[in-house]
Parts: sequence; structure tokens; C-alpha cells
Amino acid sequence: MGGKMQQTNASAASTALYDHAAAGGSLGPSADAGDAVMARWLQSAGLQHLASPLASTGIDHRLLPNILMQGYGAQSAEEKQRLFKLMRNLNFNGESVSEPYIPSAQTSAGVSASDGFYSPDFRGDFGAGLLDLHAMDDTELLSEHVISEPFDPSPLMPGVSKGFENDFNLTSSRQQGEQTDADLSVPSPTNEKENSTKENNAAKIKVVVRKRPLNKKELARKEDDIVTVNDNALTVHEPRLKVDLTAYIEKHEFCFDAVLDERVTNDEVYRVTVEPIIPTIFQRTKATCFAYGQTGSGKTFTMQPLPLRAAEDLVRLLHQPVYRNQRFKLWLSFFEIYGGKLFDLLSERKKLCMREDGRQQVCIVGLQEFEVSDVQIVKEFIEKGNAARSTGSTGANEESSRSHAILQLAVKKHSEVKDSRRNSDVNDYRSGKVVGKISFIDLAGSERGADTTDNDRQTRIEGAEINKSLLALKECIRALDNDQIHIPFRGSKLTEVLRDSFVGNSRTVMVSCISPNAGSCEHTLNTLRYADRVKSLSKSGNARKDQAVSSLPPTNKDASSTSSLPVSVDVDDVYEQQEVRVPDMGRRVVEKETPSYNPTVDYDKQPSGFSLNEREENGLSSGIADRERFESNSSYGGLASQKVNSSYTQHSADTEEKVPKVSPPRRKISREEKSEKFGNWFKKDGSGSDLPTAIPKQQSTGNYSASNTGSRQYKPDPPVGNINAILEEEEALIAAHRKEIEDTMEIVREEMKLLAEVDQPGSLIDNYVTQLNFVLSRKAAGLVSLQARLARFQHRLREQEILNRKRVPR
Ligand SMILES: Nc1ncnc2c1ncn2[C@@H]1O[C@H](COP(=O)(O)OP(=O)(O)OP(=O)(O)O)[C@@H](O)[C@H]1O
Repeated sequence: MGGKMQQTNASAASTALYDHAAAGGSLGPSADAGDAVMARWLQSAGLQHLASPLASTGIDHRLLPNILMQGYGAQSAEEKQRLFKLMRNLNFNGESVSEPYIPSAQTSAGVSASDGFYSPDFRGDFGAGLLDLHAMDDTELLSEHVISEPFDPSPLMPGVSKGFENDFNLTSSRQQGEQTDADLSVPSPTNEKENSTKENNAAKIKVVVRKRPLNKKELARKEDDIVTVNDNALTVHEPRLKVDLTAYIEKHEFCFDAVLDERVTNDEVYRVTVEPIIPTIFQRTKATCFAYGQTGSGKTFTMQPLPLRAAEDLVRLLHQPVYRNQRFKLWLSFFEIYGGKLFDLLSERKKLCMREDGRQQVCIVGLQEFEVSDVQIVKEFIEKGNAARSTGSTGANEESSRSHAILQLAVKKHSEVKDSRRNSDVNDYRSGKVVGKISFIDLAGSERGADTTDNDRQTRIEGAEINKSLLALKECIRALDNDQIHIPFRGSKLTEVLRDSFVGNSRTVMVSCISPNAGSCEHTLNTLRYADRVKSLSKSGNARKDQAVSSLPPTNKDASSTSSLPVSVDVDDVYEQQEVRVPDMGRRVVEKETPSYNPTVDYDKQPSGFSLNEREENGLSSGIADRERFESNSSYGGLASQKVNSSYTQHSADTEEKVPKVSPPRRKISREEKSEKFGNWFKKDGSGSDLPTAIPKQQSTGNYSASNTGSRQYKPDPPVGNINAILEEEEALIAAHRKEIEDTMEIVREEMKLLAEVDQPGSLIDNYVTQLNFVLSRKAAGLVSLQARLARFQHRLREQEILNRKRVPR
């Protein structure tokens, strides 16, 4: 294991405190051990920032239960009433405890650096444990030399990176055999296809579909394979019944950037999806690759090998002198989002906090990042993280992921630490500046939102959270591809975490995984509609950028063709050029694909879940409908046609200015829909997972059927946002609890001070009594307020339980 591992983490907090205690606290060895115990307790409660002040007060840890008033508080109704009166007299605002924690100046400034915990060194260490997203100082990232250095294409050429094939290709031996057969029997990809794949690689959003083979159970049940793949297109043959019960097959055709059938290996998946964006990571790109699909469709199977492959290529590039000389290093972190909460998969599932810094950069406090210089160690981390994931059993998958797992590989540039700066910059050195990164997301099953009323509350909340995040993710992709200034990343924890993947120089690859069996038809169609929507957004974005490219001076194109840039160009200029060169490649693809255009395409009969008529009938403005019409149009008949492209070019030229004006109402609609759609978590059937992207308002009041896309019936909507409200209240309750403990600590400090004063000769007992009375009242009021909040929350849970029972007669 030649890998070098370096750790930057929040556990340094405890270490610092233990060190401090070991260095000789005032209470001697037993108190030191107590401090360590307290530090651990506080850390586990997300209150580590309180550790040092507590240590500095010299409070004996054995007193902690008393200090925290365990078993204390208003027990009887009479006591409670008295406390309420007291609160009123004190003019307390019970809501104030719900404020999220913001370290007060008092807590941080009042402690000297010598306390260890708050020393600059330690703080920096802690900071280094953050997902270092705020280190994007453009001018510092890459020297002109680096930018002008052409990438050595060889390490990423297919066939070169075979080294780890045997190690991590999860394909079973059975599949390996199939693959060999496939290699012989399946016609090798045409040049055209290869070209189109390569050139399309630069698209900002790329949508790939992967179909898995029928599994043993499905074969045993003699289920039909209803999905046929033909190059970049696929057809779903949906078994349907007419009203007179005659069986018939309805065909749904889709076309994507790439469609990978059941014979395609994980290796090939990597080549099509991630490999092309690896070099861009060194050019400030934040890439995201995620798998989407129903449970058991192969998301984990698809996603697991990708980071390892990517790490292999990244490490290879990092070893090139140009990057090695600049101290470019690779860092890995792995965490999951489960039930709206973050857990570090490489640190015993330690709960993580997400914070925004002053520059609105998202930081994951306490997330461990490991420097990795060897692929073997990456493999070990991945295995460790996967073993720590939240999984459970579903009907479709015995090892089903119940969370979103996010593995991030970040390339950082580490500055040289000169002796004079060593002290202050040592942590800067450790964390480095993020040059670019790639996030691999294995999403929880997309239909989990439909695992609803038969399940317990926890599972429903899980489902709601998953649905919410998938919708939010789609919203972000939509905004991203429209180049909107506002990206709605606050829609969920998932998108908040991925915030930096949605701004600036980003690339997104979506792998939609589908099951081929007839029993999964509904889910498969849902997945494909979601993917289709994302893809159509991608097309519009690229087409618009083609405009910009066509007006570029030829020198840019020259630069593109050689992949090298003039050394004299300044950094920002370079990136400007890179931004536009990418669509230029896309444009060439468009032209190549001309023959595949089918001019007879009837918009209304397109196999999309969102036919034009539906949209118009359902109240979208004509401007929006026009735009959607274009998007739908460009989504079919190949990647895009010349005709479509040129018509859009014209249309776009005419209406370029109008697009932003059209966008806001469209976004507004989607926001309204979003809250309606969140209600789907109640639904028992597959429709709950449908995640339609443009469900018109009327749908909530009546049945909706998309004749050409499989029938989908909409039930009356449940009360909107119930679950979201509960999740929010839960967060608020936990925040209030933390705040209450902080207040208690503060009060305890005051009490200790009072005790110290009263013991002094000549102290005034009257003062002591008055102040103690005041302090105790505050303590009691804090508890009552928290209890009241807790009672409200319990009430909400009960209410929701009753509501569910009423809604679903068992
Ligand atoms: N392309 C494939 N070839 C062979 N087997 C596959 C393929 N895709 C998936 N499988 C198998 O199908 C099963 C389910 O796959 P996987 O666990 O990846 O599904 P998932 O989409 O991640 O499910 P969940 O959302 O429940 O976590 C696994 O046993 C996996 O090995």
C-alpha cells in the first residue's frame, strides 16, 4: 500500500482538547480524563465548540448531568404553570431558541489561543477538514504555463487504462463471458458513433442510459425483456390492455447521448461517461456524475467502479511533471445524505454539519478528506465507505441503498510553505486550493418516494426526502443549463452540498439506469422521462452556446484544435476561451448528425411524457410552449439535426434576448408544481416516483393521462408539504436543543463565577441571591421553552399519523 494518506478532520478538535488536558489542567489527571470524556460527548452532540470553554471553567465532568439539569425541570402541571408565569414576567420569547447556532463573539473571542481548541492552528486544522470550496482563487489556481500545457492524451486513451480492470470491474464472470461473446457478436461501434461520442463529451450535461440484464428472479418468473436498444436510441414495449381487455403493445421511443445495453461493461461505461471530463478537472471544472433509476436498476453497480477509474486517471495526470511541480494533489472524501442528514462514511458515520461561510460557500464541517496518491488506497476507501452506507432490503433489491452516497475527488494545488509563513499558513498548505473536482453520486432509488403508506413513518420520511432531493437536483440542472443566475440549490441537502457543482465551470453526467423486465415498465418509463427532460435541457443550452461560438474569431478554433493555448493569454481569458470551445465541439456533432433527422416527427406524438398539446392545454404560456416545443423537437431523431439546429439558430438569433424574459414565469410554474409534486410521497403506486418535470396545475384536480406515454392517473393531492414541514420542525427542534445546551453552559459559567465571588471575604449575600435567582429563572425558562417545542413536535407527528390513517384505508 504505497498510498500516502493525510487526514484533516474535526477529530483534531478532540485531540487538541485532550492535549490541552494532558498539558496540565488545573484539576489534575482525573479532571483531564473528564475533559476528554466531555469533549467526546460534546463532539457527538455537535457541540464541540463548547469543549474548551467548559474545560477552562474547570467544571468537574461528574457534575455534567447536574449542569445539564438531567431529571430536572418542571414536572407537575403546577410547576409548569409557575414557570410559564416566570417566563412571561421575564418577557422571554420562546421562539428564540430555534435560532440556528451561530458561534457568538463571546464564545469564541472570550477564549485565548492558548486554550488549544480556539488556537489559530487548531482552527485552521478544523478548517482544513471542511470541504474546501472557498479556495477558488482564480488567479492563484493555475499558472499560464499549466494552462498552456496540452494534456497528454495518452493516459486517457481507451485501452491504456486497463491496469485495474481485474481489480474492480464488478462484472460477474457470467457477464465477462457475455462480454466476450458480445465483443465478437455485436458489431463494433462505427466511426461515426465513436466520433459523436467523443465530440459530445464536452457537452455541459450528458445523459446516458444503461440497461441491465434480466436478473435471476426475473428470468425465473419468465418475465419479458421489454427494452430494445439501437445505437443511441431505445424503445420500451409497454404491454397494455384496451378497454375491451384486448392486449396490445405500446411503443415508447427515446434517444439519448448514449444508450448502453446489457452487454456493456463497466469499463465501457466509464469511457463514455467520466473519462472525457477528467482532463477538465485540471481546468477548474467541478464535475458531477450521478446515477438515477429505480431500486435494483443498477445504480450502485454502475457507480461503484467509476471513482476508482477516475482516480486512476487523475493520479496518472498528477504524476505528469507539470502538475507535480505545482504540487497538485488528489483528495478524497465520501459521505452520504440519509433522511436529510449528512454522515461521513469514512469516519464511522460521524454526523456532519453543513454551513455556509461569509462568501456563501458551502462547507461540510468535520468531513474527513484524505490525500491519495495511489489507486489502491482509493479502492480501500471506497470499500470502507460502501460498507458504511445505509442499506436495506426491498422487493427489488436485497442490498438497496437508502441514501445518496457522494464520493468526491478533488484536485488541489498546494502552495509552498515558506518558513516565515509556516505558522499561519500551515493549514492552508494542508487544505490547498481546489483546482477542480468530480463528485460521484449514487442516488437512492428514484421510486423510493412511492414506498409510502404501507411503510412506517421513518420510511415515508426517507421517501419524501429522496423525492425532494431528486426534484431539487433536476431543478438545479434545469437552471444550470439555462445559464440562470439563480440556481435553486437550497431545494434540498443534496443540491446544497453540490452547490459548487452548479456554478461556474461545471459538467454533469447523468446515468439513468433501467430494468428491462415488464414488471418495471412504469418505473422504467418514469426514469426515461426524467432523463429525457434533463437531456432536452442540455440540448437547448448547447444550441444557444453554438451561437456564441460561430461569432468567435478563427484563432480560438485554432487553439481548440491543438488543445494548447498561447502562454501569454491571461488566466481569465483562457477560461473564457475554454468555455466556448467546448460547445464548438458540440456544434460539429450536430452537423455530423444531420442525416438522422426525421423531418416528419410529429411533436404531439413524440414519446415524451410532455407532449406539446398537454403543455398548452395546461396553461403554459405560448412563449414557454414554443421553447418547450423546440426542446422536445431537438430531443428526438438523433442528438439534434441540422435542420433543427439551423432553425433554432435562426429562432435563437431572433429571440436570444427574449429567453430570459420567458424563463421567470416558467420557473415560477415549476416551483408551484414542485410543492404539488412533493405531495407524491403519499401515493402508493409508481406515480409517486414519477417526478414529472412540467406537470400542469390542472393535474392536481383531475385525472391526467398521457396517451402516448403510458397511462398515468393522478389521484387527488394530499396536503402539500406535510412531510417537509415535519422535517423542518425536526431540524428546528434539534437546533433548539443545541442552543439550549449552549445557553445552559453559559449560565453554568455565570453560576461558577457567582460561587467564586460569594466565597470571597466581604461579598454581599444580597447580590448573590438576586443574581442567582435571575440565573436560575433563565435556566428554567430555557427548559420550558424547549419542552414546549418538543410537545408541539410530538403533536405534529401524531397529527400526521392520524392523517395518514384516514387517507389510506387498510
Ligand atoms: N449491468 C448489470 N449487469 C449485471 N448485473 C447488474 C447490472 N446492473 C445491476 N446488476 C445487479 O443487479 C442488482 C441490483 O443492482 P444495484 O444494487 O446496483 O441496484 P441499485 O439501482 O443501486 O438499487 P438501490 O437503489 O436499491 O440501491 C445487483 O445484484 C447488481 O449486481
